[in-house]
Formats: sequence, structure tokens, C-alpha cells
Amino acid sequence: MTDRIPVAVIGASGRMGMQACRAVEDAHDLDLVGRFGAGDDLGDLAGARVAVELTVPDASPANVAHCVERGVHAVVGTTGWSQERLDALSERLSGQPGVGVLIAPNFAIGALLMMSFAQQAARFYESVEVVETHHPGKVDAPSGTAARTASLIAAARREAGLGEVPDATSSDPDGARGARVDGVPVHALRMRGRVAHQEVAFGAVGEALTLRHDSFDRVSFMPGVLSGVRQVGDHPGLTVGLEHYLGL
Ligand SMILES: NC(=O)C1=CN([C@@H]2O[C@H](COP(=O)(O)OP(=O)(O)OC[C@H]3O[C@@H](n4cnc5c(N)ncnc54)[C@H](O)[C@@H]3O)[C@@H](O)[C@H]2O)C=CC1
Ligand SMILES: O=C(O)C1=N[C@H](C(=O)O)C[C@H](O)C1
Repeated sequence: MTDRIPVAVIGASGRMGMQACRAVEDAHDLDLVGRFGAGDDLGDLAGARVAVELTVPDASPANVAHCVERGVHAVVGTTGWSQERLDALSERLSGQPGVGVLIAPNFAIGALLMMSFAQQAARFYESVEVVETHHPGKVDAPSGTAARTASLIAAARREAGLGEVPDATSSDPDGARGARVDGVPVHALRMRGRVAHQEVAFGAVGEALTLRHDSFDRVSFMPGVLSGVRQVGDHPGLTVGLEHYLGL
């Protein structure tokens, strides 16, 4: 008989939380034992071994800390985790050996591949910019995916000895050139009718490379959520990025 994993979803009434509850309920090896929303007492997380955390950036660190303190593994899709918050979580995990937390800026396989391809391409191109588009209900900008993509690109550029992206702009009073994440220009669009989309545009003399990923439906995130739930217990400590579980 297989050992079924008892799972709780935090943020269960949200766009992602509802989808995650359905995916867990439909999985042959998982049991949905708890659904938690804003204002609920997480208590012992209804006896869950793994919690899926899909809330808002301001609530996520406390929810994850609650899980870790009770020895419950956490699969976290909530974005907006700063390096400072990640460091505090690592510190907390060092006092709970055996507990695993996965922070996954994006669960979609295509988005993970896009980030990996962007990392590979980065050293060959002088110019690069990231453009993400999301539904207008998203509270954080840039997206976690865009921020991570930019950081990965920046690290690859540094390693290759590339300097700043070329840009002669000397007047931009309204911020038309977007944000900079680790020196990489990032632009965020919010549009009714969209879900989650990203382009990474590379340029070199006489050529361009464009990488694009589209999530048209939140079902695209569910195989990744389920992989995370099944594997987090085998990965104690903090892991940032589902690619580390998938060998990408
Ligand atoms: N990693 C990934 O692949 C993906 C990550 N996300 C991220 O997941 C998060 C949730 O996204 P959506 O579902 O679209 O947002 P949403 O706004 O639809 O849902 C968030 C839910 O969290 C609840 N909530 C707020 N504070 C809470 C608290 N303290 N405890 C428990 N529940 C609380 C809200 O009431 C709401 O139901 C966002 O950070 C988003 O960026 C979204 C899609 C994919
Ligand atoms: O809020 C969303 O919808 C999404 N959030 C994640 C992010 O910020 O990157 C993942 C995906 O883009 C959908």
C-alpha cells in the first residue's frame, strides 16, 4: 500500500489555492486534509505532512514559519520573497533539521525551461530585457518569475565578464525604461484577459533572440505543485526553484 501524503492548502480560496485543492484531491497518492484562508488559525495544519502556501507576499513568511515550527514541510508558490526573508527562513530551518521548504517562483515546466534557456543565452548577448504580463489582480510587480529570470541572467553576465546593458537614455522622468533588477531592465504589464506570460528579449549586433512562455490557464502550474508536494520531504532545508527537484 502506498503511503498517502496528507496535504493542507493555505490560501485555499484564492485563484491558485482553489486550483491546488482540486489537483491534490484528484491525485491518487495525496489526501487534502485542510483548507486555510485569511484569518484562520493554522493550528497543527489539520495533521498535514506538507502545506502548499499560496497567499500574498506580506502573509507568506509567517505562514511558512508556522509550518516549519511544527515540522510540516512547505511548498511555497507565493512570490515577493526578498533575500532578507529567505535568509531568515534558512536560519529558522537550521533549527528544524529534516524539514524541507521549497520556494518556487514558477511551477510551470515551460517557465522553468525559459529561465534555464535565458541563463544559457545570457553570456552571448550584449542587450537583454525582460517583459512580463499578468492578470490585473496580481498585487506584486515585477513578478517573481521576472525577478528570478533577471537575477539568473545577471549572474551569467557577471560570470562572462559582460558589463551593463547598452543604453544611452539620459532623460526618463516618468520611468518609461522600466525597473532594473540586478541591472537587467524589467517591464511589467497588467492586462484583463491574461494569466501569466513572459518574454526575454536578447539583442546582439545584427540579430535577436526572443524566448517566450505563456501560461493560459492555472492548470499549467499544477504538475509542478504536485511534484513539489511529493518531493519536498526528501529535500530538507531551503530550496529556491523547482528546477532543483527536476534536474534542470
Ligand atoms: N509559483 C507559481 O507558479 C505561481 C505563484 N503565484 C503566486 O501565488 C500567490 C497567490 O496568487 P493568487 O492565487 O493569484 O492570489 P489570490 O489573491 O487569488 O489568492 C490569495 C489568497 O490568499 C488568502 N490570504 C491572504 N492572507 C492570508 C493569510 N494570512 N493566510 C491564509 N490565506 C491568506 C487570500 O484571502 C486569498 O484567498 C501570489 O503570490 C502569486 O504571485 C501565482 C501563480 C503561479
Ligand atoms: O500572480 C500570478 O499569477 C503569478 N505569479 C508568479 C510570479 O509572480 O512569477 C508565477 C506566475 O507568473 C503567475
